[in-house]
Amino acid sequence: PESSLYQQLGGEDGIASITDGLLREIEQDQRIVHHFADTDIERFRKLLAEQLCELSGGPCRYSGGTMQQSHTGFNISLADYDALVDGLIKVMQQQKISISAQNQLLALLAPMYKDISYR
Ligand code: HEM
Repeated sequence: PESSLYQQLGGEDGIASITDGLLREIEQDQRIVHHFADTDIERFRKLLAEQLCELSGGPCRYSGGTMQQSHTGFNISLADYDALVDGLIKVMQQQKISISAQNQLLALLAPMYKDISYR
């Protein structure tokens, strides 16, 4: 049988690596790093990993705030979103995630844009 998206992303370890890689990308991205100036990065890392795990069908439950609540006050634009997705794709490429799995994850994230943007 076809393996779940969670498995295709490398399970718990794979998702931890994707999350850490994305945090490194954000850190180096002058387009968006300013949004995270006051963020508790350890908390963000934990919650993002939980969310990616649950979203991809893994055995986790996301314990953070709603996407609307969590992004209020940041006035996030489509360009900001695209910048973050650029970083995510780069990291998934580096970790040899299949294109099909990359696209499945991006398709699950895309509908969240309306909740995070311009809050
Ligand atoms: C689909 C894309 C995104 C997902 C799945 C996502 C997910 C998350 C999660 C799980 C949290 C933690 C929530 C909590 O603290 O309870 C968070 C916080 C945050 N996100 Fe996003 N996010 C996305 C896009 C973005 C974008 C594009 C930006 C800006 C470039 C952004 C900026 C932030 C910031 C600054 C915080 C921390 C807020 C704080 O310090 O309290 N996010 N996000």
